[in-house]
Amino acid sequence: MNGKEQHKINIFSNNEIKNLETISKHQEKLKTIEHHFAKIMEALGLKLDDPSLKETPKRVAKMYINEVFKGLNEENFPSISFFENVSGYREMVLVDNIKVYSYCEHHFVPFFGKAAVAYIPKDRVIGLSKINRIVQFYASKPQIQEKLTVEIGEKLKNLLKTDDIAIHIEANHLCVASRGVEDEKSYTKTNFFSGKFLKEKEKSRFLNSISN
Ligand SMILES: Nc1nc2c(ncn2[C@@H]2O[C@H](COP(=O)(O)OP(=O)(O)OP(=O)(O)O)[C@@H](O)[C@H]2O)c(=O)[nH]1
Ligand SMILES: [Zn+2]
Repeated sequence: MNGKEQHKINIFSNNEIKNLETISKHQEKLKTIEHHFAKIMEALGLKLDDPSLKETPKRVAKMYINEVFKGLNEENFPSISFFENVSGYREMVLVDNIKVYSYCEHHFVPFFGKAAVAYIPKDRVIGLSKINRIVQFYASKPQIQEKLTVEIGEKLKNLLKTDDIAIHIEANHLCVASRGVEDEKSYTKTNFFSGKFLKEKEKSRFLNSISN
């Protein structure tokens, strides 16, 4: 190995190389979306030289990758803090009214509403805001509401090391409201129950505790 090659190898650590690869993949995704969105706009007959539209393909690419679909990238999963359940709390912990903003995978328009998440702790409790962050992370991608509901439930089972989890989501779907059947008033409710919440008594206690 000559001195030049030696120098090349020593410039970056393995972690830095991984970061550079991630950045370049990120840039590539942005460019791909920008390119294809410009084609969609052209096909619609929009003029890309219009000053207000010129940057739109770039804006859409940034919005998809960095914002509304960031849940497609596992690296964006929030850091989670747990605490030992020192008080031996064995009742339901319920976080209600969590904002849900997601995208329908069939039409790529938003569905939005709220979630209620409950669990009965065993040895650990989770930082409350982390529940909101987990919901937000899984919401940030195109999908159907059923999948979102189950995904949050399964992840919490795993993180909290308990089966006793209940989730309720209710949402308005713009694909139902703004087009197609054009029904703005209807909304969709989905549930996930596991462990103790499969019993009718616990299920009702959860459903009766959440806000309307
Ligand atoms: N189960 C489920 N269906 C959804 C969700 N979001 C949207 N959909 C439905 O996905 C279906 C797609 O149906 P298609 O017949 O393929 O599409 P379409 O012709 O645009 O259907 P319309 O919306 O009825 O005009 C529609 O009935 C949507 O209402 C969701 O979260 N869960
Ligand atoms: Zn839809």
